[in-house]
Amino acid sequence: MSFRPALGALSPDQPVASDLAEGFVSHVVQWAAQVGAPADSLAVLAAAARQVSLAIQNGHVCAQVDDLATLFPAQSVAELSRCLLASGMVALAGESHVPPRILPPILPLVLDQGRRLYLHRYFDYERRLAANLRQRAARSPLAHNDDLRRQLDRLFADNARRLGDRPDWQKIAAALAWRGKLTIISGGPGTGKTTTVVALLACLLAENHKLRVALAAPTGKAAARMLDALRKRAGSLSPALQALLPRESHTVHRLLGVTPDPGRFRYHADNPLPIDALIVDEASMLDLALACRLCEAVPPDARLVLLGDKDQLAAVEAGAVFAEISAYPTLTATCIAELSALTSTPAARICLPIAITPTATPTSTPTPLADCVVWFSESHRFASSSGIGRLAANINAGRGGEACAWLATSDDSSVGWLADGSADLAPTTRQAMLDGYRPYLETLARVDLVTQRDQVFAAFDRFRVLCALRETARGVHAINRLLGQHAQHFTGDSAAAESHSPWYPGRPVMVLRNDYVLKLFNGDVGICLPDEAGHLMVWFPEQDAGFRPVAPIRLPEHDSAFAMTVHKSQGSEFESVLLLLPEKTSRVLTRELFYTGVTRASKRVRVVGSQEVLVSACANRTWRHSGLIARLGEAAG
Ligand SMILES: Nc1ncnc2c1ncn2[C@@H]1O[C@H](COP(=O)(O)OP(=O)(O)OP(=O)(O)O)[C@@H](O)[C@H]1O
Repeated sequence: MSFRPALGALSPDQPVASDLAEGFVSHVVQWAAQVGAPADSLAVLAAAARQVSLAIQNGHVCAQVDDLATLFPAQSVAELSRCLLASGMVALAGESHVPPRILPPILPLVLDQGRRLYLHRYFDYERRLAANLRQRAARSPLAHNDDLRRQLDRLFADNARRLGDRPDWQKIAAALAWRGKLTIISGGPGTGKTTTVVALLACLLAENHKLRVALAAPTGKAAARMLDALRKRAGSLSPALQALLPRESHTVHRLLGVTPDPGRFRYHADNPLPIDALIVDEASMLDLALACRLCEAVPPDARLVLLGDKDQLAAVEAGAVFAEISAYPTLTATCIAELSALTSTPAARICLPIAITPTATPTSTPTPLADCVVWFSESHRFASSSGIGRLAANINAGRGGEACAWLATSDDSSVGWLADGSADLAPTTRQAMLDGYRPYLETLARVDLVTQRDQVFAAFDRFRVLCALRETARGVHAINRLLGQHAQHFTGDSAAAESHSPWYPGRPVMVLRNDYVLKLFNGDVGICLPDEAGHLMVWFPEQDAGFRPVAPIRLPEHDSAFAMTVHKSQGSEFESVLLLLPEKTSRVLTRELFYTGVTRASKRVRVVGSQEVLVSACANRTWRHSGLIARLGEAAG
């Protein structure tokens, strides 16, 4: 994937620590000097080490030697590469005589043939992930089966009636995932990914009642949503099949089994998960390291299905694995013929996956993951002509001007725009936020907070303020302060206000650090409510209904959650969203962030920002330095 250094995909939740980079630079340079590196290589080495370290903190997997050239205009890129190798701190990877599965000597940095410069650890993750994916993709596909064809016809009969002659990509994806061991399904919100997985599981479980299926997602919220959606979509299956579906879902960390040893999981390549199939939702949130560990922990013969939205924000940590591996859907002629037989679809209608999405960019380097990737583009939640669908499509296509013109003139009530670009919030923006939470605050005043917690949570989940930034008057902290004061005022909790206690009934909080003892994870949201004895506790929803209390004093690092960053909102969905963009353009504000924020709303989204900021967000694409596609090519060699 190509890259512009200026467009790092910073998360506002992750501070940039240049101290880390400087520490690394000094360590590497000292080491190089000790082993007798030529003096003239040290300055280049220092610059390269700094660049790689900062790149990783900005979400890139590697840096590009070409970008060093601006610092050393007198030297060519080839000279700079030679200089780095001469320092003794940089290993060269991928020379034609080096088999790609052999790691170069353990040195702090690795340089590949594409002049990408890596920290050794990240090169290793990339290499291992690529080899794992490629091996899965190459597993012998299952042969055509008449029972399966009949079952797919039954499961997708409604689609057949609706679509007529058009191909049914849900059915094709289910057949593809049945046939192979690795399937990557990318689609926007409500495009039927979970429905397709239910059909796939129905086919697999009908064949083998004992199939061990696991469900996972990067966050607790996403995992819970996935299980809930799966149960709802399974309503059309026979009770016997419904009973065989998984009853729980896990965060990826919990699935892999956290150990007291940081960074080590219980399940890995040498102790794989005891499963036959794994479905991962919201896979775009997987960073390179976690994706590598997850894939390695899945037994080689198990089925792996990754669901996500390639247009959403990438992971907070380094890598954009899902966007990269799903970027180029290609089907071979053999696969098309088999899918045609399995789905009763004429082959000619299956053969142009690029046509599924008009924004697809043909590539000169197609992914080696042919026959593994499918895109869904038709949303069943909102039509492409509807407010949110149209806004999302304009953002994705980078048509900021059109998005604004349409927002300004549309009378579609599912989208709205407050053209407020002031550094402080305009009164209309404040009022829109207060109005958004009014039903929640009224619910707090109306229901019994001890016996009707479910109603409190349901009311809270209907509306959310999403911010691009944490700081500034339009950031999460300031908005949470404002809404917290309003909530205390509204519910008449003057006692808490006077005692300066941060705890009051109805205060929503988001956990910001994993606590494996308390089983609370970064991103979990709870609400402060009294228990039977009248003590304020923070209640967290449990997967199988019910709520778990945690004493406020025991909570790991947390923050109020009336407003959250778009990054933290990934994997969640709310009926109504107010998306607060910063007053001026920022490198955090990317097309992916804008799209992710808008598509968290299922019914209504209101965007707050100036026209200049909206247009610039649409134009600002996230590019991340990575060599995953190159590694996949090598792994195939
Ligand atoms: N082929 C279809 N025809 C009509 N409705 C459908 C179809 N497929 C899915 N739906 C409906 O569309 C909604 C979204 O489906 P689903 O949850 O499967 O999508 P998703 O892509 O998993 O969504 P999310 O982005 O929330 O994860 C559901 O109400 C589902 O019943």
